[in-house]
Amino acid sequence: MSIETVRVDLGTRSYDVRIGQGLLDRAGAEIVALAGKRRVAIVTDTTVAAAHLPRLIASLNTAGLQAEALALPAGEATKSWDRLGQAVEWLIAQRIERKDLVIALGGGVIGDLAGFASAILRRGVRFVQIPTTLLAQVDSSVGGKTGINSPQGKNLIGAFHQPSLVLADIDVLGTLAPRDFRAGYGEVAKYGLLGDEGFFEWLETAGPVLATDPEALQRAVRHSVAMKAGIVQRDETEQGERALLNLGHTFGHALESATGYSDRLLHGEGVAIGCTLAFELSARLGLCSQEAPSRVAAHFAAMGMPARIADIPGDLPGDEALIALMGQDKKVMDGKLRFILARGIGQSFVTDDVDPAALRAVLAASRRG
Ligand SMILES: NC(=O)c1ccc[n+]([C@@H]2O[C@H](COP(=O)([O-])OP(=O)(O)OC[C@H]3O[C@@H](n4cnc5c(N)ncnc54)[C@H](O)[C@@H]3O)[C@@H](O)[C@H]2O)c1
Ligand SMILES: O=C(O)C(=O)C[C@@H](O)[C@H](O)[C@H](O)COP(=O)(O)O
Ligand SMILES: [Zn+2]
Repeated sequence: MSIETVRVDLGTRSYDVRIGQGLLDRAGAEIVALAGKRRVAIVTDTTVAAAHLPRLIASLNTAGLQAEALALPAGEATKSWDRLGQAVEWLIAQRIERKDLVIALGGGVIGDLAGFASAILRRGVRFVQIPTTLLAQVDSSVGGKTGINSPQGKNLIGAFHQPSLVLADIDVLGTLAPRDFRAGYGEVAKYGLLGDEGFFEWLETAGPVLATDPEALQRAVRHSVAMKAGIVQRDETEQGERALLNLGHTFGHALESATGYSDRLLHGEGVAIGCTLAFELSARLGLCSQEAPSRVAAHFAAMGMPARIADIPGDLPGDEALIALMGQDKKVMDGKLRFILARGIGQSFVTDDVDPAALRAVLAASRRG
């Protein structure tokens, strides 16, 4: 299979997303044109470093680039002020200058944190995303949302800062834990649910074989990236259409905060539960048929993913506390919650016209399982 390129066309901030096999070993050759003879600093996590960092450094060295690396602890808790401070101070200690290059090698946690560090270091240095999870390849490495979490809510501290290049090597997904692969799948399915019923239909068959079929996997990554690139090109800073990429996230982010950004609930799992809730709310409000949420929940269950609040292990705060957490969502306007709802699979839209009683009813039903 050949390497494919999706261009994200944003004027002076345009960049390529390169997708295919063997890209990690080609990284030096892909990056050298951007880097020139400038310095390269890699931010990664300890799990990814053990599996893939030596090959990246070897590839950079072969292209004549010297690289230093910082490996942070793996996991969502790393998207914190403390780890951001550690990364920025390390980059300063490395004397990374404005024209140098930061490489984010890892999943969405590392991409979001290293991207934010790059946005604020010397008021902005360039960075390259080398996403190593399915979630990061289909979603977080593209579009320039960077940031960290606050105890009050997900991604509440951050900046838009577009990468200069994205290298998505689908081979590196082979070392992912099955649960992390499945969590990333939550974002893949989201694309079909928000805007492409044909893609969702294809996933209903192809989803279960993605992890073992490189051709299907590359197609899923390419299609997801192309959908995201299109939306980001039309609405880079989420003034309108980009909010559709938030399908399921008003619920999912509140559940992630409620579970302490821990491995009780991974981001992509929260998205799967949140997408199911968004369709259940849509059906309850009479916007779509009851078949739609049933089909969404059945697909996530077939993928071995959680689809209900009841699937989250351990205790959760009550509905009023969850709704209060949703009140910190960045889509809130004039104090009013806004949701991405749907008129059917692939037909999503943004609304603040949601009956609170309907919201409480779907939360209660999802808790019952
Ligand atoms: N910026 C955006 O647009 C955007 C979009 C979606 C999600 N996100 C963010 O992304 C984060 C979730 O990202 P994630 O699911 O990639 O989580 P993650 O970065 O924590 O990675 C999941 C786990 O997989 C491990 N891992 C990564 N690559 C591996 C590999 N190739 N082999 C073996 N292990 C590997 C990591 O060490 C980690 O333990 C959340 O914080 C979410 O908010 C951001
Ligand atoms: O790129 C976007 O826009 C998204 O909403 C993609 C989401 O999958 C991602 O989780 C994003 O970080 C959520 O954005 P937020 O603005 O709600 O924090
Ligand atoms: Zn997401």
